[in-house]
Amino acid sequence: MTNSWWELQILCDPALEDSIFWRLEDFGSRGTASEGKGDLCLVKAYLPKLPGATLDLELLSSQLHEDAVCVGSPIPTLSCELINEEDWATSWKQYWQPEKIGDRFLINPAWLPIPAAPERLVILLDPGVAFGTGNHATTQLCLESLEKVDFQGKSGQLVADIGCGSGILSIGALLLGAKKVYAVDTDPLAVQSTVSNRDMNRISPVSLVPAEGSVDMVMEGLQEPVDGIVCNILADVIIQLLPQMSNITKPSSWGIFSGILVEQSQTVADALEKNGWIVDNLLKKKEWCCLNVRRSQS
Ligand SMILES: C[S@@+](CC[C@H](N)C(=O)[O-])C[C@H]1O[C@@H](n2cnc3c(N)ncnc32)[C@H](O)[C@@H]1O
Repeated sequence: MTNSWWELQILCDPALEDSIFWRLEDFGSRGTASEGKGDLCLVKAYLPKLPGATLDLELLSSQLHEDAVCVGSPIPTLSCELINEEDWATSWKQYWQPEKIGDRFLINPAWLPIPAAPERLVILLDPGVAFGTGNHATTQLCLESLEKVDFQGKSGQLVADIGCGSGILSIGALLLGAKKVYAVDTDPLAVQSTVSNRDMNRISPVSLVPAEGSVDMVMEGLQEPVDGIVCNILADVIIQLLPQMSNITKPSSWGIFSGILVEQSQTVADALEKNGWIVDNLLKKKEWCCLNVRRSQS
């Protein structure tokens, strides 16, 4: 059990915030927070201190340097200190407030009261150490895309959430009317987080089925193909998983693919087309985009 954490602090130009976020995710960060510091932005990231493991801060620092040079921004400064579990939990939680997403969702941190008569679908979340608080553009684009799915018109929909993180998208799909979601993540801590968020939102284990693994795990659990897939990972992982994801769908299935940088959208769209999908819509937020697609056989 982890009881101390590395806190990394990166002071940067706001234009670099998202690329730093993804570098940190890649580096093993379990939670990030950011705040304005005058004209600059202070990004904090938390990584568990694992026995015997060291942090390659030189590598991270040179990646941050390269990214800044690429976009002509000042070079960010990086510092690191060890903090205990309680400080980590408090540092992380103080940044996180209820947030409206799209037209229908309200993300409510689990430790804050729920509004008395919410007009929105409330997703209670304690992401723990998993990705998916709803405050990242890629997650928001997925929730906004899920709102467009006709869950009422075509009831009983089965959905696969590939890379479920905190389970936020699975819970969102179920609140909108999906019948059942198979949620998978290669990170066991993300699976634990999806289970606890499922229970906190009083969703039945029959409706939300989390498992450690990837598309192959969904395939193992399925009795029939899914009606829809939501996958917020990264462009290269989406491309790599596309043949398998296509294999678990029906000719009429829909897909929501996010975690794609705008400049990668054409490459992902081409890969989708090769795998029998048509891109219906492209949603953008900051430098991220999300592709709303359907099978071309429908
Ligand atoms: C960007 S997070 C998305 C979390 C959540 N779905 C959201 O939208 O906020 C991506 C998640 O995908 C998981 N992941 C990465 N590669 C994967 C793979 N090949 N198969 C399944 N999950 C993967 C990561 O562990 C991480 O939890």
